[in-house]
Amino acid sequence: MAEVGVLLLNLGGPDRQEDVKPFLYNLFADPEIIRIPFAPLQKPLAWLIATSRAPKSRRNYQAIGGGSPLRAMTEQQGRVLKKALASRGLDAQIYVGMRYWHPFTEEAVRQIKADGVRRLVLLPLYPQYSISTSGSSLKLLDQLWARDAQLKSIERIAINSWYSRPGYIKAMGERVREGLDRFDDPDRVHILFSAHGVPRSYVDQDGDPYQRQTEETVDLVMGALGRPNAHSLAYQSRVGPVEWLKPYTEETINELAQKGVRSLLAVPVSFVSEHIETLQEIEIEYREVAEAAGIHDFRRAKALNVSKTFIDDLAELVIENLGVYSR
Ligand SMILES: C=CC1=C(C)c2cc3[nH]c(cc4nc(cc5[nH]c(cc1n2)c(C)c5CCC(=O)O)C(CCC(=O)O)=C4C)c(C)c3C=C
Ligand SMILES: [Fe+2]
Ligand SMILES: [Fe+2]
Repeated sequence: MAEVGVLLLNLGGPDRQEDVKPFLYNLFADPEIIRIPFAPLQKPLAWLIATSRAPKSRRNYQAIGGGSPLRAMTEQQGRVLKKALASRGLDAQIYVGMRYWHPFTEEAVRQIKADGVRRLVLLPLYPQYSISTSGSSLKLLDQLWARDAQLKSIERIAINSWYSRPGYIKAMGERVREGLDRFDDPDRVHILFSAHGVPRSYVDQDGDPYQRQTEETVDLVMGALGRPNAHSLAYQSRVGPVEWLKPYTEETINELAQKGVRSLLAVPVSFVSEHIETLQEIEIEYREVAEAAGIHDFRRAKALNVSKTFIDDLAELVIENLGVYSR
């Protein structure tokens, strides 16, 4: 068994319709996702919010085949990453640890112990760091390590964010270029980067670097793209009554239509895999918004998935981090 492990961290998603409500409960029970000031109320409120959101969420998953493709895609990324590492001379075992659904992070960690891994790279599959995503997964791992003597002997190498890596930016640029070149007149297309939102208070009160890193990502991708297109950044997937990062994607689509934009390429930013936010929210909901506003040529750039440029860069990222920490 390999001495080096790489733990891919992601959010997880329901595999089937029956999983939607328990998945939502796990998500809302996490104080990094929803802050309930009085801790004993976190779980009962999580149950209430999950119960009220489940019907809408189930319909959305139904529209993309019944469940989330996130697990299958993350596992495929893991297999391709293993090969990319092997071709660079590193024999590493890849694990997938989801935060709110199977395979849970705790299950992955049990396997990591059983396999006798000595050095473990923690690699969040979120390019930009947010308290609500990478932060939550890394915090859970801290808690698991704190209470387990056997785990303490495994060297942990945590990667917080990797949005500014030239390989990732190049891979994003390739996806944008592929998307643009499907239009009749690529240079006249407006590029709308759509990032997952977070509540505004995460940034203003808690110092979440997510917004800054997302803005930087867009600047870097536009710089690497070398095309003359106009572009904007907006935030999608708002949940609940509080204010989230603005502008909201839906409002931006309407404003762009009013300004005369007729061809739009939506580019998902915070996700490296297809999942409900790309397949349902962008492809179905935002397409309808665009159509209704008069943008009839609405397309979407593919998520990175197993882009060779992207996976090769992840392999380099893992190797560089192992090198830095090797003694
Ligand atoms: C309510 C708070 C939420 C915050 C904050 C949040 C941040 C956040 N999420 C992602 C990526 C993903 N989110 C996914 C699903 C999902 N997220 C929320 C809520 C918050 N996310 C909900 C309620 C759900 C369930 C789906 C739904 O009902 O809309 C997923 C999984 C998608 C899948 O295919 O199953 C991902 C991935 C990021 C990147 C982020 C902040 C930066
Ligand atoms: Fe989310
Ligand atoms: Fe959503």
